[in-house]
Amino acid sequence: MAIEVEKEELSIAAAELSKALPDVVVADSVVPEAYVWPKEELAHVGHDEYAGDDEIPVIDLGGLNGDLDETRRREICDRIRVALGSWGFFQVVNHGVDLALVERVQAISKKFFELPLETKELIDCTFEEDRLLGYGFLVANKDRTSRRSWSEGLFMDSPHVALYSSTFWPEDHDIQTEFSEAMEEYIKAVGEFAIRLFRLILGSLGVDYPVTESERFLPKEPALIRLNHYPPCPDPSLASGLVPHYDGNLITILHQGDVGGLQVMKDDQWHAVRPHPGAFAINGGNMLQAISNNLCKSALHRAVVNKDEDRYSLAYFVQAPNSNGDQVAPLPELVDAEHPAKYHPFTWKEYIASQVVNIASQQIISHNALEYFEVK
Ligand SMILES: O=C(O)CCC(=O)C(=O)O
Ligand SMILES: [Fe+2]
Repeated sequence: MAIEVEKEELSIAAAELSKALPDVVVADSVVPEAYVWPKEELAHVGHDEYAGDDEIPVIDLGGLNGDLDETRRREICDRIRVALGSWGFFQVVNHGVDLALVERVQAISKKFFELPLETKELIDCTFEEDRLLGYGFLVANKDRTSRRSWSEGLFMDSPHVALYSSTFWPEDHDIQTEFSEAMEEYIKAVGEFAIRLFRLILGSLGVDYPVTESERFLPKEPALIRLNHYPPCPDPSLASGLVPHYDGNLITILHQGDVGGLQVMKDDQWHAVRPHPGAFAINGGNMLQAISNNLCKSALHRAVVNKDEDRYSLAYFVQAPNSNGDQVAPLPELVDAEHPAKYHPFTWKEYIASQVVNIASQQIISHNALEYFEVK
């Protein structure tokens, strides 16, 4: 299926993604009109209103790097299968990524967001090839007004780290190095963790490929990361940190620090994800839903803001799987007469094109671009 995107549509989409935060920064005790969302769209659940008895599972991966015995591995895979099938989300602790490194990245991310707006805007958010890169804000909603998100973010991948650090801190070589080294190390460490995690997810689906085979599935292009900052908001019930959305990619590995704000839709209700020290929140994106033939759910999620504290999160997006040459399709092991393929094979490029059409027509909220590729 080919979806063509006009150049003009791309540039509209990119324009919609910039120029928002000045109002947030100057806001004192009021939420400016552009950030006020209708109550019925927000279904307010406070950033720390955790359900207690019905929360996304926290899975301990301790031992995963060493000699994890087969019984324990099976237990972990079983929990992952249930979590991805029902929530589309789980948290992991003892994941093996050095927590001191996570702290370093959080600290340098904070330093970046403290820079003056005009410095951050030196690298404005734009499409490069088929990915968004740079500093900006997501402006999107379904009825074509220009309501904005109460957040700012920096999209980046490994090939751009050096350029970004020298642009943001042209005079200060120490901070340049601090930024570049922390980002490169983080991208590498989380990338290695992503491979281990992906093998567990495949195992949870009963698809156990040898190591080299399962790595074959992982994307060829570099992972994308997004640093997010949500400033305190005078009235969180009126604003939206990040609009409800589905992640398009394969798996997202999110560090949400110790201030809550991530919320996940399950059974038509928003559930606040409780921060656990050192944990990553993992969610399957649309590509995982497609290759798992809907066994893993790509869940609608959002970020809410709070009145008192700045919140910083780090999202690491494992991009498209390379499941069948360049095509994404349900894994053959998961398709039979009783379980027919739910998706036509498609390429990542086609998927991105369909998503861009959504962004250009401001249809992000609650709309899943994967629908274009469903077998009807
Ligand atoms: O900051 C968060 O908690 C959510 C971030 C997120 O969903 C994203 O960047 O796609
Ligand atoms: Fe997301």
